[in-house]
Amino acid sequence: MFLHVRKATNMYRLLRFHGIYHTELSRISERYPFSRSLAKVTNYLPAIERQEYLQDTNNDVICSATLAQPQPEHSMDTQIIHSSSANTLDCDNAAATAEILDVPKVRVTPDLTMEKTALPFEEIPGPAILKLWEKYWKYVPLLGTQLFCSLLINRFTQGRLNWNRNITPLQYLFNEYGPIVRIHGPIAGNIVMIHRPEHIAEVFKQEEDSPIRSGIDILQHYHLHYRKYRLPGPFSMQGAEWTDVKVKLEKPFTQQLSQYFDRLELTSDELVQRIRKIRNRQDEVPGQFIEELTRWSMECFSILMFNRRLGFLESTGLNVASEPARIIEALTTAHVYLSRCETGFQVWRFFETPFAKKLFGACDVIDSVIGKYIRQAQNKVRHRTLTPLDDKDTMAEESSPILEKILFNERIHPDDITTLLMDMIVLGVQATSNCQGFLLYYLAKNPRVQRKLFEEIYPILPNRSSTLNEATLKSLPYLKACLQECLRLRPAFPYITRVLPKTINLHGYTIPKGTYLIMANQIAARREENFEDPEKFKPERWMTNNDNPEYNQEFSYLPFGHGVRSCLGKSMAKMEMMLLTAKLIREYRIEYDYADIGSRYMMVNVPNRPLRFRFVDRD
Ligand code: HEM
Repeated sequence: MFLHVRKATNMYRLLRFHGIYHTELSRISERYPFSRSLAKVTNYLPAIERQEYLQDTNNDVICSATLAQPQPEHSMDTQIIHSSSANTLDCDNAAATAEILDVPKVRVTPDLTMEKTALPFEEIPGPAILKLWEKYWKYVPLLGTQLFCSLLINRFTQGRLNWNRNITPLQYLFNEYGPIVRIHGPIAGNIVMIHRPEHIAEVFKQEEDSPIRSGIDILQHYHLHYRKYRLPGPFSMQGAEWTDVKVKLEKPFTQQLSQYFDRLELTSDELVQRIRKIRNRQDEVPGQFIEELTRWSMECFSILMFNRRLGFLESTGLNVASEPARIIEALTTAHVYLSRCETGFQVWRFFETPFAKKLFGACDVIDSVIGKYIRQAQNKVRHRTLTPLDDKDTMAEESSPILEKILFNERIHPDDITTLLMDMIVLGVQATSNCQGFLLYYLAKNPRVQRKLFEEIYPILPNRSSTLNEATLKSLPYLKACLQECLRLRPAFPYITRVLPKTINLHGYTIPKGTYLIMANQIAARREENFEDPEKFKPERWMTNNDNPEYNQEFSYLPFGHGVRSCLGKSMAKMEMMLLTAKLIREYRIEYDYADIGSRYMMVNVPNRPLRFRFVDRD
């Protein structure tokens, strides 16, 4: 009896997977009385349904999840039983499968009620992690924050998602459950994860004026509750509040860049020179070379924002008490503790934990520096408004730094600017320096690519003293391709998140409006379907002409996100990285002799080993 019910249950689930429910089932069974399996299903229907109900209410989706392995087209025109469907049974046994295959291959003529419909949201495969604690613990690094939110906080924060991501468990989930995975907490907070470009495209197609995505709660807490500012920060602001600010920031952030080109180039030259000072007799730089890149990235940021070179790359090294040294120390500390506070259970929500204290202390240092330069800019702007402008001053005003522009022209409140700049430093500057680290690594590991890049750069920079300009930088397609390829393999942010603004069908499932979606951008960019030899660093793949694109890259490659919520610092970061790479490759042959470097997720992807490059002089 037990075995019969089990076999019949499998059959019942398979039919349900194909969209055939109770009433249809009875009807089909009447029409095909010779089908033993169908008869079994109908005989044991009450028992099965009771069991299914219990399972549903228990939230145990292990069986139904595997049963509902994605089958994109659920056509009722297809034979209801066929071998590929049988393969989808994960929790069946051989006998049950044989029994299913016994069923005559019946073509069911659909009636209107049996039309191709998307499967309900609850059928999306995924782990019932909160039910199975031993499974749950494995996901803590990935989901801790979200689950905690889901359990305790989500309802009270209007569903703001906070999320700690780690690539390995996510890949595991896709391997286990297919291209669309649902994770559900018992109280609130369903998350759906996807990686296929066509699914990502469908999500972005729904995007409206003010897309919502996950924020960074600890930074939001710092701004709103610890410092009592008005804004939660650029990554956590949502809706019209953020759209208004972003519109004001976009113009100065993109159009003002050109005027800083020369100074950004000088900063690259400074790092080129500094490498001579810090490398050893084997031309190898110290293991903490990533810190040098952070200094370079921070110097670029200060030039662009404050119109100042703060001296992060002083060739004589930094005095520990100096402002640049304190900023770098604070930035490194903030990065470490930001990542720790966002990981796992967010105990800081209940009391100020030691990690939160360290983070807030580091943020205070950055906050005071930003505050100082904002006050200076305010004084300058005040002075300018009191003094009538002559022609020279008009020019000066036009070329004034981004900070003055957003204070003066856009009239953004100083406190709000502090909040914006803080998050950009903590995440944007870190993203740039770590991506740059990966780019140098890939060049060091691929001498053929490096040689080809040098051959492209050399005619533009024939002498050590030669300089670049925006036009010549843009005339280096192979350099751009190298950067693109690096961002494909190691995007700073491996996931992009959105809250779905409308109900959609994805992969044959209904995804309701309001669902949190994780789009696994890094996984998409490393799949064979989307990129040939996906694990190889092959900049050539980006050199194909646009009329004949080798790949449909648009939604399988999103290192800066997409749409209105895409990265604000994209142009800035790309210009800085291309400039520095061109200068370094002109000057040095870069080598790396140690174990392969992978990435670790610390709110941004960071190299998991020291960047002990050798910088060997070319001339
Ligand atoms: C290589 C360096 C960088 C990479 C790969 C990168 C990537 C990203 C990504 C993937 C997003 C999310 C986009 C989305 O959800 O669609 C983002 C958002 C953002 N980035 Fe960047 N970023 C970089 C550098 C920077 C820099 C240097 C800044 C600022 C100085 C910056 C400022 C921002 C801001 C403010 C947002 C939030 C935009 C919004 O929500 O509308 N980023 N970035």
